[in-house]
Amino acid sequence: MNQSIKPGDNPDLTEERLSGTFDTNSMAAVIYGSDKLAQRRREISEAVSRIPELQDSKPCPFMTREEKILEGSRKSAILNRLLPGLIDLDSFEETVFIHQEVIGIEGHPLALHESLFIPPIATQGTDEQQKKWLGRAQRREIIGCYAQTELGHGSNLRALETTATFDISSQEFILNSPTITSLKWWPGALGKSANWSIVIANLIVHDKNHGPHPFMVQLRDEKSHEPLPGITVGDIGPKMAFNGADNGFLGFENYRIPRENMLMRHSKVTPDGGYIRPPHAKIGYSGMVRVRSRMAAEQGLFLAHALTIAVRYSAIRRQGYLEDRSREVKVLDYQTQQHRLFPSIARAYAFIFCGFETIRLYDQLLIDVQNGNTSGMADLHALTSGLKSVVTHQTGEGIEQARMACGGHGYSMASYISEIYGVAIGGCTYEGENMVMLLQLARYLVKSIEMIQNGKSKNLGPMVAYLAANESEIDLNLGPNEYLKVFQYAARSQAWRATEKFQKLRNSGMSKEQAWNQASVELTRASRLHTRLYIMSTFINHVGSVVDQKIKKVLIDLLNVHITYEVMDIGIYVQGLLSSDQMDLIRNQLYVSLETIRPNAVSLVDSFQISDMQLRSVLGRRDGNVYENLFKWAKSCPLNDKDVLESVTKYLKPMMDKSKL
Ligand SMILES: CCCCC/C=C\C/C=C\C/C=C\CCC(=O)SCCNC(=O)CCNC(=O)[C@H](O)C(C)(C)COP(=O)(O)OP(=O)(O)OC[C@H]1O[C@@H](n2cnc3c(N)ncnc32)[C@H](O)[C@@H]1OP(=O)(O)O
Ligand SMILES: Cc1cc2nc3c(=O)[nH]c(=O)nc-3n(C[C@H](O)[C@H](O)[C@H](O)COP(=O)(O)OP(=O)(O)OC[C@H]3O[C@@H](n4cnc5c(N)ncnc54)[C@H](O)[C@@H]3O)c2cc1C
Repeated sequence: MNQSIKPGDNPDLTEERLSGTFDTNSMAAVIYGSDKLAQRRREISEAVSRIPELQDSKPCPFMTREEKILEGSRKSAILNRLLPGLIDLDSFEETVFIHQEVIGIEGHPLALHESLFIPPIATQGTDEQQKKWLGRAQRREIIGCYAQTELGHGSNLRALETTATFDISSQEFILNSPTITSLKWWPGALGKSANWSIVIANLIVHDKNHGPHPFMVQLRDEKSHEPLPGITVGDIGPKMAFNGADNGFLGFENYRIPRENMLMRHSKVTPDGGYIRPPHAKIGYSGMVRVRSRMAAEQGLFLAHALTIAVRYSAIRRQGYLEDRSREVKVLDYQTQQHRLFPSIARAYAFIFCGFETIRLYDQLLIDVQNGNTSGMADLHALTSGLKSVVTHQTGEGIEQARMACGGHGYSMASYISEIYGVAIGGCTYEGENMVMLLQLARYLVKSIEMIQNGKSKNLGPMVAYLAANESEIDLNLGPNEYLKVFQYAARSQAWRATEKFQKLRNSGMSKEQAWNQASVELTRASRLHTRLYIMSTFINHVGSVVDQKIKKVLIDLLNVHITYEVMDIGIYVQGLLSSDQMDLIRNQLYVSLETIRPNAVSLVDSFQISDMQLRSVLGRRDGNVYENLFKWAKSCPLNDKDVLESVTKYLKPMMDKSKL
């Protein structure tokens, strides 16, 4: 049964919920990985809803930027006091969840503290460094951020300009921002809130540059919160979204920190100026891999937010007629609306399933690396680079479709979809610009193909083994595994096409860099197809492992939407494999699968169990009572506090009076 049904709900939504064929709590358990985790989310939402001081003081769209930051800080401080009674403090998931529930998605002063400040200390700090800072950070005696990107440099880490020069005589590093382009630019919470930061700077010892390394740097006085001498710091101004966060700039002028402030678990500088290399050259990048490994699930949930709004609204919005001329139909009954929304529901599920898988892979890698085994780093770097790029891009597309699916009201901030969109698409840029990350994966694919060309196919990892296969015919009787083969064909032929283009250019005498650039559009296409194949195969495996038969049935229906939509979407890459009859068959299977999933559409989005507080959308309310609440929302807009505004008395009225003469 659908657990969202309550008395007083919009009857159209109740009708949808009654038509669902499965238990939404059981589905939530599959989405979040276990009954216990799903249950914890419900318990935390429930507990938060009973605490008046944690409620929004007014709707976010009516707040100025300063009010958003104030509200985020107010709630962060209250939460810090209440957290021990509300969540398991050791659980990163519960910590992130409660902040999102209480403060929302627009950012807050501690948004980066948990995800980018604490993890590098915990994984790259020595035992003594952890003892010194981890407890303080966890208790939030200090607030931190992660300062890597500079005004002139983001994607290309090797070009960072900030320097940390070791001074043997004082046993200190001297930090400097030598140029305007070397100012740190973008770090979340840096602008006004953080008093400490992980700073990525070029390590210079005895005039030798050892490249970017992480340093623990105090920025502001712990009593007055004033910037310390030698530090220039401030907010970079309003952004497209995420304005509850104070992204900042930061400059150093001969700013000294003790030698012990370089995070030295892996690379070390000894008191006499010796440099000890890390076990893997890119180990300092592992904080980025950690965040990327979490982005698929995070983004899947952003998409889930937008779909919860659009699908619920589509079930109460009536417009136009089908057969019965006496009553307008729910817009959800239109095939175009279903085609706009249902493949995105499938993607949201697929992204979340993949996301929990990559989080698990990262956690395993972390254990391996702590035990000295870095062999899995390249694989996970390639996988998460592709995944963050494809998932953020498709999430943005899906959210925008959800907005349009809500017609005019989707454009109002009352839907909240534009904010969700603005926050989500930030992910196309942060943690590695998407094209740059696709090209990282492409390096891995090209290397894999070169292994095959050199007769070393047996050394290929399981994720790229398909590159060596030779599929040229597909059975017309298409099931999920045949669709997978179709996708493998597309990904394989594009990877070979791109690699051969690169190799041909090389053989023509072009430099490696120029040849790479000339082949790069084809290379990014190969990376996208490889990643979409991974998403599909993870989805298939995940559905295969579900035990509850009612849940499995609806997930198979959803999987059918996914595989048929995805294959239609890449039609151009499978022209050599599938006949036009086969393409027609797939197209028709897609339309059938849209109809099949239709009765479960509302229950599928209800299963994400995103509370009204977290959703912050008038259109997406659980109870479906949209119109009366839209009217209330509009009336509460500050512009309506007065009937006659100063804009009228001061300018428009005199203009009209003058025109009358
Ligand atoms: C649930 C609610 C949450 C709400 C969240 C909402 C909003 C979030 C809000 C805010 C955003 C949060 C965080 C954002 C934080 C940031 O953005 S931090 C800054 C991130 N910056 C980047 O990601 C920069 C991207 N650039 C790079 O990573 C590197 O420059 C590069 C592109 C990878 C190239 O590096 P470089 O040192 O030049 O590499 P080089 O060319 O020398 O060698 C490449 C080889 O190295 C391998 N490699 C690269 N990285 C790794 C790695 N991490 N692990 C393993 N290996 C790696 C690569 O594969 C190459 O190997 P080859 O064998 O040579 O091919
Ligand atoms: C919301 C948000 C939060 C952020 N938070 C943080 C933070 O907390 N800490 C932090 O340090 N940073 C943060 N950043 C910065 C972010 O990590 C960088 O903006 C990102 O890594 C991209 O770098 P860039 O801005 O230099 O883009 P650029 O590299 O300048 O990209 C511009 C264009 O150039 C292209 N391009 C660049 N290099 C190549 C190449 N080699 N091949 C082909 N094309 C290329 C890109 O594809 C893109 O189209 C944040 C950014 C945002 C938007």
